[in-house]
Amino acid sequence: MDIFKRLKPFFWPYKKYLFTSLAFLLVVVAITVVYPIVLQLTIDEVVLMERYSLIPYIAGGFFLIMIVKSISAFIHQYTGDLFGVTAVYKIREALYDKLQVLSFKYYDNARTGDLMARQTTDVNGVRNFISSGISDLVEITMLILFSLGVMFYYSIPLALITMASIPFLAVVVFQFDRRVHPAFRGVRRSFGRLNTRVQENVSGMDTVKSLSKEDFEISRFSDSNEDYRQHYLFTSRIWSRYFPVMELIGNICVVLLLAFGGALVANGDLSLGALVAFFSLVWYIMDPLVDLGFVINTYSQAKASGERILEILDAKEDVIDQEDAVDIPITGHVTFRDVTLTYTQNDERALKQINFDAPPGTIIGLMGATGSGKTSITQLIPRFYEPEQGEVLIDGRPVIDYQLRALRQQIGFVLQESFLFSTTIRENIRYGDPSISEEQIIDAAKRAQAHDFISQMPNGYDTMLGERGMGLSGGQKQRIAIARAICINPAILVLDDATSAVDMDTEFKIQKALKEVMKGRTTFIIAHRIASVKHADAILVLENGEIVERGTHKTLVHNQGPYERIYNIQYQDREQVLETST
Ligand SMILES: Nc1ncnc2c1ncn2[C@@H]1O[C@H](COP(=O)(O)OP(=O)(O)OP(=O)(O)O)[C@@H](O)[C@H]1O
Repeated sequence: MDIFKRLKPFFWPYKKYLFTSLAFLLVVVAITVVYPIVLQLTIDEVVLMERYSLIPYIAGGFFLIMIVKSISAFIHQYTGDLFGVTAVYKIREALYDKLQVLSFKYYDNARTGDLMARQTTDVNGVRNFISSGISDLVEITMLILFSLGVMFYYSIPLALITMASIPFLAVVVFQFDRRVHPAFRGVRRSFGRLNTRVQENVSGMDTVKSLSKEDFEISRFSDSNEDYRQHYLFTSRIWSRYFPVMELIGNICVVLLLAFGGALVANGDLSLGALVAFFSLVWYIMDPLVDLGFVINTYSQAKASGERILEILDAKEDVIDQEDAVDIPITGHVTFRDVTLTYTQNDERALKQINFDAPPGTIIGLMGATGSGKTSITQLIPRFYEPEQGEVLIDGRPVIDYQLRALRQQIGFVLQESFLFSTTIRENIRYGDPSISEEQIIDAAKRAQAHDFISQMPNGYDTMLGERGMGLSGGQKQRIAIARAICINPAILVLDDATSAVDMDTEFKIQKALKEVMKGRTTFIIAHRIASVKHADAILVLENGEIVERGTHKTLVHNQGPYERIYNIQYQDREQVLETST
């Protein structure tokens, strides 16, 4: 129950629904047990005594009781569901909130499909148990106790025979639980993997298709699907092995009752009505005990799901606000002092002894081979990751002194593949600050060189985009991302390979847009092309996480270092092309 104790804060505030549900359940159970008593009275006092005139009264009374039972069952069911649904609403919300604050480090190792399975199927698993499992458990206990009470009232020996079978059933049920719980954990994990497969396939569909890997993907999915099927079949096999044993024990008990109870009736020690009532009552004990298997099943699923939910809720938040963190505007003065960064313990350092100073409004170009650490530098500024050693300062204060939200709201990112949400272009542009006016949105789009193509679309700013900004070209997506960055009016701007995926003409347009955007902001331009960083105030050239060269284009181009080498490889012809187009 430890898992449910941990989840208690989510459902306990709604205990009034649970208690209302249980109170009405009590009425339902009490009336259920009254049924065999009515049967006994009808046989013994009416049929055997031939007092048939009482039948309409008994029937009328029975009808009224059943109406009360139906109403109680309705209230019990409804409030039980209300309890479960409200509780999981809170759990789902807490999970989502947590996913928003977990660091990049967490997401580096997380799989989207699996996270989605936890947020949906696992949350439902918990709901099943707290909606109906708890009351089923109470119902089972009450039915058994009430029924045993009535049984003992009718005949102590027969009641003892019934009780004798309970330990056998209990052992089977216990064994069942021990096996079924790990099996359900396996089912949940397998479902998470299946989800991941589907999600990755849909997200990476262009890669799949361009490499003609459809068959490979189908076979990979089949493997995961088969794995899920096998896991489920395994739990079914457990079920099918234990369920008949439980039934058998119940039936043996009935046979014994028939033999022994029949003898008692024949000897006149028990009324016929009481024996008939016994046959109903015995199933009020056996059925709930077998149902206990179902409840344990729901409980096991919920426990496995609860574990997976708690794994997220308990995940460490690596990057959080300090207690006295400040929320102040920044001018964009960025300083790195002896910064080193290691992503995972056993990895080589991604950054080594990085030192630089970028006064407000300057443009810093970051060059270097892939994997040399350019992106890593920019990810330390908004605290996406924390340095292992050294300090990152903004306006002379360590970045950890700032409130994360305040800090990140003042840093704009335009990435190589900026993510666009499946909503309108307008919503995408104002995503960072929904309060901005229509004029500001259009102004941002104009400055990002996006207004013209947006206006030419039939629905203009109301055009709906597909999940990944489908229906737009790479350059168009990029310009919307730039407009989005402009809207938050950041003091620091990071352009990470922002123009690498577009043709020369679009690159020219984007460069023009960016020039406009960079004014008055400290800008970090990560680029492989010298054209993109040529006008920077300082260019840092990285190799294996170290700055190996720094200076302006003018100085570096004759420095006989890596920059000059890159220049020689790519720039001489290009410069002429670009110059003729400006
Ligand atoms: N999230 C991460 N987890 C582990 N290692 C990482 C992570 N991000 C980057 N690295 C590693 O850190 C090193 C620097 O990567 P980084 O992305 O900063 O390089 P880059 O110069 O920006 O490369 P590119 O030009 O290809 O974008 C690489 O060796 C990379 O494998």
